[in-house]
Amino acid sequence: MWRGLWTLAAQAARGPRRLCTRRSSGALAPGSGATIFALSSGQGRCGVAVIRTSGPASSQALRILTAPRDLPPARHASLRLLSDPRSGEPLDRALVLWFPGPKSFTGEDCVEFHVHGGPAVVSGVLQALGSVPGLRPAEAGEFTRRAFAHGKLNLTEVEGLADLIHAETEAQRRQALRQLDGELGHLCRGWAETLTKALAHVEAYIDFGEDDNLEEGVLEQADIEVRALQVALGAHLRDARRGQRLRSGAHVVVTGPPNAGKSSLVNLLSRKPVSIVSPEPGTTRDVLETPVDLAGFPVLLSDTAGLREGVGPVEQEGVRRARERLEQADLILAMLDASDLASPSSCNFLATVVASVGAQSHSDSSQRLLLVLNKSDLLSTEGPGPGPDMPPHLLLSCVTGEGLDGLLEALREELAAVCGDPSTGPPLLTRARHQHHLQGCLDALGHYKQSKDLALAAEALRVARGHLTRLTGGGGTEEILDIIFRDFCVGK
Ligand SMILES: Nc1nc2c(ncn2[C@@H]2O[C@H](COP(=O)(O)OP(=O)(O)OP(=O)(O)O)[C@@H](O)[C@H]2O)c(=O)[nH]1
Ligand SMILES: [K+]
Ligand SMILES: [Mg+2]
Repeated sequence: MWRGLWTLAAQAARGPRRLCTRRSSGALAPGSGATIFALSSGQGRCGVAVIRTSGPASSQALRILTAPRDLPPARHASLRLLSDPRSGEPLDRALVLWFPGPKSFTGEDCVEFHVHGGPAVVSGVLQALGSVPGLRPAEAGEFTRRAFAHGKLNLTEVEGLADLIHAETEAQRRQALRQLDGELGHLCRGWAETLTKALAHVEAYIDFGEDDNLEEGVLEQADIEVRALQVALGAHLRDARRGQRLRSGAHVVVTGPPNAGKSSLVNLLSRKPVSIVSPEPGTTRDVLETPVDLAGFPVLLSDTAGLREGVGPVEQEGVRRARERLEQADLILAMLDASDLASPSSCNFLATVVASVGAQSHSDSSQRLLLVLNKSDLLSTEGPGPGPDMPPHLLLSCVTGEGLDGLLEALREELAAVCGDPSTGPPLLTRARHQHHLQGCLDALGHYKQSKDLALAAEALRVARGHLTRLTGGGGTEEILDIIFRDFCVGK
């Protein structure tokens, strides 16, 4: 009997209502029959530059530029003299690689020219390629778009590749590489298969419900599968903002009373003089934001005005902006002058900002806070230091640098919690688009549970599965593809 049901499952997977991973024909850019070429390595003087082509005229281009030589063996680097086909003038002695499709990055016939990286060589080879009939310069992202169109990459892998190219920190690179390796796509395909199976069970019941041949408990089986999927989706969605923070940077805000040394710390962490430091309290007024790589994580670090009441209107506006920015922080660096802990401004700061963030810090979605007591170099001479009822803290001196290593280690731990550690755990959702489709899937599963009518329940499962397939690119609309491929540079 189960064999019968599996045939049905297979039918449901193949059937006309399937929302499958078929590539939309719109995935190819207009005029995709053309052969494209571009410089694929970075612009400017370099040791070696890579120029590549993709499309049916690639072999012709290679023959023309290396005339009278034949095509080199596939996927082997060969040394060839490149000449301009119009004048016969030698351009460079280069390594050439011939990748006949479909075993190439784009799935089409491709050629790579590894030439010496001088600007004159590069422009000479590009001009020579432009003179070959059927060749035209590539648009931004066109190579990757062709790879997608030929099923070499799915949409989440394309996004991973874009992120890998733009990755500036180690953690970003790790996350992008995992996505390029297809982990998120793999997960979604597994979930989509689960839904296909559940759908087959429900449809079998609709078609053969009265039939004694049908195994008992078919609907219960579908319910169990849906429930498990709801749990998995919920867990991923709870994690959702972390992957996005890792992609675009976590917000770290330095706050504290005037003169605690906030600007000194911002300059120390960013290794450049972002903010003015002076002994005068109330120096910083505007929010000063700087992107930094903290312990491998991308961070937008904000310096803010010292928090105090009853000063002039300009500083009060600064304090208002500081509080506003504080609300957006993923991680708060709360700073006090260790030699001035008994002052009203220190006590007030501890009682308000530190206590209130500390109180909510047990829930998952809340802000995180690190309390830093600065100017530890003054402790022996000027103050008694932190008493026993001081909340957990780190000692630091921005002047001597003492305690900086400990602070960086604490920051690494906090940022791993804020952004998610890309080397472990399930693949993170890196874009709002991912979150949108997973939420859509979860909502549809909610409708499945609620519907009394089996036909509506089956439809809800189809909607849920549709969200998962759109996440990896099946039936992707042209606009979404345009947005994603726009992120690429020419030559990728
Ligand atoms: N001894 C000592 N002085 C420090 C340390 N860190 C900062 N200072 C001094 O403290 C004073 C205030 O430093 P800032 O970095 O301007 O402090 P701030 O918190 O940004 O001040 P406002 O912007 O005015 O709120 C300056 O004179 C710094 O040189 C430290 O670790 N030890
Ligand atoms: K100051
Ligand atoms: Mg300052």
